[in-house]
Amino acid sequence: MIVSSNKHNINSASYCPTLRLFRRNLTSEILHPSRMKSYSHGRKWVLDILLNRLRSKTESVVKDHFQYSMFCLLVLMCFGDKLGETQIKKIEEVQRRLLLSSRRFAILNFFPSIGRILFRKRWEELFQLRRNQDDVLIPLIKARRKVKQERQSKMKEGKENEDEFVVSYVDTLLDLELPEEKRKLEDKEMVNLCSEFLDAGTDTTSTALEWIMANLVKYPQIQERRFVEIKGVVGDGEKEVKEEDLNKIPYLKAVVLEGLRRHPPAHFVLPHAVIEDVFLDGYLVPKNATLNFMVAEMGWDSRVWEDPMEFKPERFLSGDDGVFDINGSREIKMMPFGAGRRICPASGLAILHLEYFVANLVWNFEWKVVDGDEVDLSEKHEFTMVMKNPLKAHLSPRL
Ligand code: HEM
Repeated sequence: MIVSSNKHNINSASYCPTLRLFRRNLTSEILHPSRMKSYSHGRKWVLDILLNRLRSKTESVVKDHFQYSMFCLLVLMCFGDKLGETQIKKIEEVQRRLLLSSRRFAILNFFPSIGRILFRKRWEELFQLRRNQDDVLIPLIKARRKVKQERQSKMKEGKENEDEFVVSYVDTLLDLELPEEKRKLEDKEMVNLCSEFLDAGTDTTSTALEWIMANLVKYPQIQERRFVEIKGVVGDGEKEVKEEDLNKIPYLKAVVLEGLRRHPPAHFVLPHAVIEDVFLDGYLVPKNATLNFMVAEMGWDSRVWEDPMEFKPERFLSGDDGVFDINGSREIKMMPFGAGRRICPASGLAILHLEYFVANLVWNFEWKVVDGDEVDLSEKHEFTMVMKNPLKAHLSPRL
């Protein structure tokens, strides 16, 4: 079946005709494995922020801490600097207000001309939110442009060491040239792309992290097995499970995959369109029909998965060659990141983040259910499928 571009959406950059160029830029310049390594220092910085927040209370609702940490990490990758809390909160506020209103603004996609009159107030509200966003993000883009110019002149003088510089997402956007129009991106266009980057990566990853930790609280024996496995790899007294250690902990990867199967943050992918008539099982799927996939149900299919509603990470330890095909290149048994050419471009980054944070959270704390409470795995639909009753845990430092 030929499934193509995502449907147009007023809040996304996907209506841009040069989307493909943007996607290639993202995957080859920022999400390429060699580049991802250069953000290790950022991950450690964010881990310290998260651990400090968790240390300050023994019993904690962790959702906000997870969300904030994932946001800090993406802000760093996007704008290249370790910004202070006040500035990060400002960015978070403008982003969240737009994100939370996105459903109310969806109607503006329809009847654009008459809608300008019918929904005048709503349009004004949207423009105001976009102006607020520009006011916060454009200065950061401008600052990055200045850093780039200064670096270029230093390099000309032979004073700058190329190896020490960590490229941010904005740096790559400053270099892009639109092939058709033969021009660089305007600041507002870069705001769109940065916004997509921040929104697409924050709640998805923090929601997955919360679901995984919830299962580790609910099933202490799984948590203990993880801890013992990490102990066999990380030296005594070592505070951090380092990125290079993650591959030596197979049960860790299995827990993350099981979390994504049982609780995919997105129960559907972005709406796609069929670009030509297709017959499927005798049914006609007409050209331009909107198409989606029931991501969660695929991972819960009892014809494919034994005891699908149980949390059993071991099922991922017995793969043919030990590597589960999460991107569905050989077969599709689950697709938390989508599949095919519009698959989430950051699946590798997301899995790295999940493994790194889950490992370090278990290494640093014993996570227990709060007395008189129980872990409730009911779901609620927000931007992602979140825990209806957010995870609250009792944390005892292990080190
Ligand atoms: C556990 C974490 C994540 C999950 C479950 C997830 C899942 C998804 C899904 C289901 C899609 C739609 C695919 C489709 O329409 O076929 C998507 C798209 C996307 N994701 Fe992710 N994602 C995650 C993390 C991230 C991160 C960390 C980033 C960025 C740094 C990111 C950036 C994107 C972008 C830019 C798109 C749109 C791609 C396009 O339109 O071509 N995602 N993601």
